[in-house]
Amino acid sequence: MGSSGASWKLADHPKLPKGKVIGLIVLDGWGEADADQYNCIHVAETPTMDSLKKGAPEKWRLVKAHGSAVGLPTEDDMGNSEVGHNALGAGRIFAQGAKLVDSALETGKIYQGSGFKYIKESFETGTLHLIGLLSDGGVHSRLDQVVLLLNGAAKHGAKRIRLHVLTDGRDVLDGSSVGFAETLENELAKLREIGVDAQVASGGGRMYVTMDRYENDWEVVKRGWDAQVLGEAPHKFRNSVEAIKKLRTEAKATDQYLPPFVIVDDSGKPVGPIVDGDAVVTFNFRADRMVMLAKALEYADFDKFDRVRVPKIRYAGMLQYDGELKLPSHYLVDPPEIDRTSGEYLTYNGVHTFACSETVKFGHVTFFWNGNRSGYFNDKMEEYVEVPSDSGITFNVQPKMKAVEIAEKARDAILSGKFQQVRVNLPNGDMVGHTGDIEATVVACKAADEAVKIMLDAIEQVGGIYVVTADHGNAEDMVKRNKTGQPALDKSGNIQILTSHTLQPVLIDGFCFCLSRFQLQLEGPGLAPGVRFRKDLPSGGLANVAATVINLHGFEAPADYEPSLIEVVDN
Ligand SMILES: O=C(O)[C@@H](CO)OP(=O)(O)O
Ligand SMILES: [Mn+2]
Ligand SMILES: [Mn+2]
Repeated sequence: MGSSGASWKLADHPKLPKGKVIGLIVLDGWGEADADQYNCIHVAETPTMDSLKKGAPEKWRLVKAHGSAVGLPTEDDMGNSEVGHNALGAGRIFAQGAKLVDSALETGKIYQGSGFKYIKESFETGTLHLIGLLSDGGVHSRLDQVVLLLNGAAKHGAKRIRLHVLTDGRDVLDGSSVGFAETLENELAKLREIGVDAQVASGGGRMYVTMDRYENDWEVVKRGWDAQVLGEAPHKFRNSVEAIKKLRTEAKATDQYLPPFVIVDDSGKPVGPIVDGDAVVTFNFRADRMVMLAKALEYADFDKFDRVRVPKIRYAGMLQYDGELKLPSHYLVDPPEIDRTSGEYLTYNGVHTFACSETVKFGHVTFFWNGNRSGYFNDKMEEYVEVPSDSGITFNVQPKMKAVEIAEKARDAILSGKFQQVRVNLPNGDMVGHTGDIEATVVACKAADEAVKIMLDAIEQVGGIYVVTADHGNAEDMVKRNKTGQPALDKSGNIQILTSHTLQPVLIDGFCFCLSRFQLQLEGPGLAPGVRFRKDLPSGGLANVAATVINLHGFEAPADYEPSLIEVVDN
């Protein structure tokens, strides 16, 4: 019995052998869409991936990666790395942060929980600060939730509220931050009318201010700290709409990279630095890009940058972001309890695992894969390798990123004979796709394809099996489209570049489904004869992959996992 009381021993698969090396490749942001000039995967030379497609339908198929298939509130929600890798690793669909926060706000439970009670202690004499992504993208946060929380906090006694906003342009169109700021300022004005002193206090673009991840560049978090906590930034404005509009033109900055700003009063004094006695909530529900700020806000011992002043605050996350570190210790909504992931089962059943990506996606194949848990399950059986990412650049400048380095580390792990699972995330399609630079994204896709080849060659050499999949779409569609699938033009007749993940509409059986189309490919000399994708599971999703992989390791999957996508037919 394991720590959770579960029995960790998996039954032998009746037909599939153990001990094969499985190369498990997640192409980040690599969806399947119709071919045109905005489909960078189609435009790029991708001979390796093209050759895999020839295995359809027995060895290549599409799986869903968005909406309810990955635990998101609606079928209009695009997939993302967190929910995608959670589903891939955990083999079950968990209601994700977005959905849990929706329901806590709807039922009012959020205000009864210990997290809210904790911050409420500061409402009488202190200020409530809300920090997070100003967006309706639904990947890290949602503006409608922020508005509900703002009003709910005011109703429950918050008298002075300050917002520290991070502009998006990555999950939503670039430039949309102005509209979100207008909506927010209207809400704050309404609160002021009823006597609540509510204002935006600071801001900046998410990729330049605060929302770094996996400790790639602490300067990003420091810029945010200076504006949010110290009230210091190079740009000063009277309100957020003016700030964003001005900075977008003057600094030629995009929403993602807006420089930090603070809002000041008539006398030029910042309206909302964070001081002793205040309460702080980071309102993003998604973990990866809030963990670093959470550490800066919560840890007494902290040496990543000079915080200058460390206010004594009551801090809560929207969720607890790291279950292993218990960070932050206070939170408003319980996170999904993602337990008994495939990685943990495999260690109990003798499967040695190697996982690798570069810094910007390293936590995806480890932390997200293992159910938002940092560290190893068993350090004698697992090795996680992080290839350092470039920092301080937008990835269209280096679209090849570290794909080759990741693939070479994986190749060496495959050839070493030490591991039965070698798992990577290749970030190119996603990270370069988010820049909106079509030419660079084409180069990125080619680089990812070359990296896949390096791994597949190694798998061939050891007689192993490969499983190639993705976590959501991005690079396959780089333009906003109208309902008929044509590029949607803006008021000046220009196309609108899509920097976000995607959601492809297709028609099935006369019903209109919104479906992110994904490929899943398995092959390799070690694949037992007769293994093929089942035909009776046409609507499989990412959560079906874990059971599939467990089967390929020679075991039956746990009974409550989403069913395996494969069957073994007698030849
Ligand atoms: O960069 C990120 O934080 C998200 C988009 O908001 O992308 P991904 O889910 O692929 O990590
Ligand atoms: Mn991703
Ligand atoms: Mn992405």
